[in-house]
Amino acid sequence: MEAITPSRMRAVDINCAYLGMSPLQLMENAGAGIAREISSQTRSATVLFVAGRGNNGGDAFVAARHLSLIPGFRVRLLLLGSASLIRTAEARTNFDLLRYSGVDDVKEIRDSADLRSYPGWKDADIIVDGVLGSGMKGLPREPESSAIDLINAADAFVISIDSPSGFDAGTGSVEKCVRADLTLTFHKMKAGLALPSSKALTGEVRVLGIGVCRDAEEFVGPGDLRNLTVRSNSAHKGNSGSILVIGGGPYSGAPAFAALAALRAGADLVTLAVPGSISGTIAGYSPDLIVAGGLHGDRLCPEHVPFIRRLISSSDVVIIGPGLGRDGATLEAIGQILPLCRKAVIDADALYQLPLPLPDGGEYILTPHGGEFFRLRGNRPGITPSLQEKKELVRSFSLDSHAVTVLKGSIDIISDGEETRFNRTGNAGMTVGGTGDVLAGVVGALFATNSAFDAASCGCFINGAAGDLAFGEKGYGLLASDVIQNIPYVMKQEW
Ligand SMILES: NC(=O)C1=CN([C@@H]2O[C@H](COP(=O)(O)OP(=O)(O)OC[C@H]3O[C@@H](n4cnc5c(N)ncnc54)[C@H](O)[C@@H]3O)[C@@H](O)[C@H]2O)[C@@H](O)CC1
Ligand SMILES: [K+]
Repeated sequence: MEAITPSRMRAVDINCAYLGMSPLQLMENAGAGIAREISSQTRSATVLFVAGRGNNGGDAFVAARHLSLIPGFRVRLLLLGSASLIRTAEARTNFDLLRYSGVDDVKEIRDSADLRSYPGWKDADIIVDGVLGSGMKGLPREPESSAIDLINAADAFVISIDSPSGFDAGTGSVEKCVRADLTLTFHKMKAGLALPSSKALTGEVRVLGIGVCRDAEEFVGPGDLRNLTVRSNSAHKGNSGSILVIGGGPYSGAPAFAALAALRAGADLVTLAVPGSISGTIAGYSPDLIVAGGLHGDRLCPEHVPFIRRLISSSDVVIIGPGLGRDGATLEAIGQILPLCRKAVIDADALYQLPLPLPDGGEYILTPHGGEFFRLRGNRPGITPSLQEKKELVRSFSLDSHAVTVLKGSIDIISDGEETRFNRTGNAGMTVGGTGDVLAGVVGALFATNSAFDAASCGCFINGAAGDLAFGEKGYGLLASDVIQNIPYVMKQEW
């Protein structure tokens, strides 16, 4: 059974909101699912809901309302703290609805003494634990800690919402935790809940669907950007990544686009290793660009490799390819450079005749468009493959190549050989030259502080969303430089 981590679940949650599902809908589905499970378990019972001030408690409010409508159930609810401290709007809305529902008594607990003296612990047949879910941070504090003890001390059948309170569903580690007889978790099994060692705490675990749209998980969204490692405010020069762009020759714009995009995506330092014939041109584009001298001639060739090796040793990520051209000497130099890289984004001309599989020592992200991809794979499919067929082609190619692959298109397909994700941001205005170089720059910048798969998948989302902002401003007149200008707005946006 496929399990999901809490951080991925939070990303899916945010992606649902981005696609138009409200947290209220998810909470309503969660709570209704709990009530359905309880009423399928027994025909009548006195049920005590113990609710925290977060959305785990919110689920309890919804479940209590639904269960109170089913004959045979006496429903009570304890809120740990005052209603004014309920954290989210969706939980607050559902708490307020309780006063119009048939829930027998709703009590706001002031403190742990108040909690202990509550008479409802004695006659509850079922206790529903909505104290803490995936939002728990650190060890349970009061009054949650006492609530966990009282739930465990009660003589009732204990049902935990999403995960037993006190349980870290990511790692399965516990200090103080509810011992549930049944755990009802949402959408997918949680990694920690599935561990055999967790059984004593979770009891039977059932997964309840809550109507999460498929694309919230299959497509990159703002929730995934939340999981990116971002610059810490104590960062100093170089923490957020020093990038080396190896490009240029016949073309000078491409490496500059990649370099400027990497800066706009948060890289600290970006150095360009370009042939001397265009280094002046590129340096003239922007004072933000550092152009390393020394590549004499008009194209990259093997004699430049010793100098480039020194530049690579002081870089976190190499972006190689933009504007290099396909001269034989250049392709030979590329073959000598790749094994020197710890992390490299390989784009454009560097994808031409790429030696596969790639060397084991490094981590690589390939960013081909359709033509480059099918040449890399060595054959063009007869008919245009469907999205699902392309997904499998990209996944298997990534596995064989020991690389993360981004197959760019109106829907980007990203895979590391195991996971695959789609991205639909971007628009037809982005067929203008240079947007591929911009993507390589964004992905390279993210790669300095994130995994290859996260850098590639989030890089596609950011690049496309920046292109969508540029399209909003300039329509089909948008240029790659407009996309670059919009990258920071996408990255700082609170979705
Ligand atoms: N797609 C989803 O992820 C959905 C999640 N839902 C529910 O939302 C829950 C997560 O909700 P939240 O993120 O609000 O967090 P929780 O409700 O899990 O816990 C956060 C609350 O507990 C308090 N708290 C945190 N750590 C504590 C500690 N160590 N000691 C004492 N109190 C502590 C916080 O102040 C906050 O009031 C999930 O477990 C699930 O039950 C549902 O609404 C359905 C949709
Ligand atoms: K819980």
